[in-house]
Amino acid sequence: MKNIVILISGGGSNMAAIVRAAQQGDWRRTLDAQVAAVISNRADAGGLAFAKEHQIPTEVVDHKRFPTREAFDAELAAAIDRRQPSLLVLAGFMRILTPGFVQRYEGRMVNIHPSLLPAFPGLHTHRRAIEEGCKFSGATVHRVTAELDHGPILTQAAVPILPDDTEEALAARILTQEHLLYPRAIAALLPSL
Ligand SMILES: Nc1nc2c(c(=O)[nH]1)N[C@@H](CN(C=O)c1ccc(C(=O)N[C@@H](CCC(=O)O)C(=O)O)cc1)CN2
Ligand SMILES: NCC(=O)N[C@@H]1O[C@H](COP(=O)([O-])[O-])[C@@H](O)[C@H]1O
Repeated sequence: MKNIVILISGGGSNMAAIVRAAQQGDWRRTLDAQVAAVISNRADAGGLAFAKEHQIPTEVVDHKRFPTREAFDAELAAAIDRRQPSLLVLAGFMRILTPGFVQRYEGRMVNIHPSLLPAFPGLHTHRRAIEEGCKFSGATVHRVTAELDHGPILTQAAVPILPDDTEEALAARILTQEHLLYPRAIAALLPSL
């Protein structure tokens, strides 16, 4: 059985889309895979309640409890490795991971980013796309490397930016596409792991 561990920091809507796809698509039977745990760096992450309601083991590794990124990443890796993951999925996970952590999971760690990379790495992507007058933005699923939001791209979904679009309206439209894109990308990746 291939164990998928999902890292979240907030509402976890992408995690929820993956859990729903895994359950509705019977991934245990069809892909020999399961969501083994949801781990958050924040105790107040709304996604933790969803995971518990769907019988997914959860754990919190609070980054504020650690003096350095390295110390946090070491504790996070220990929590992850207890689940023996085949795939590590970042889903709204809002911490920059150290090179040592990235190397540990290289080739089996993916992220979804709310822009059409390489455009707009980092934060506040929707605001930046609107401010720069872009006609499109979207979402990218990519492998995670030490350089932030620069890993090899697995798939993307483009979303038009409308006249007078607001950051909130664009974010909502892109999030809808993320919820379709991410489970499909993970399902396509699993047989190769
Ligand atoms: N080494 C890597 N770490 C992470 C990657 C990556 O590609 N390489 N992807 C990000 C996800 N991400 C955008 O998709 C992202 C997450 C967080 C940040 C950031 O600036 N975080 C701040 C804290 C922000 C907060 O707590 O609200 C920080 O870590 O100091 C930028 C981009 C996940 N990690
Ligand atoms: N840099 C990472 C990042 O910005 N991720 C973004 O956080 C939003 C909330 O995700 P969630 O509802 O799955 O928690 C999503 O748009 C996701 O792409």
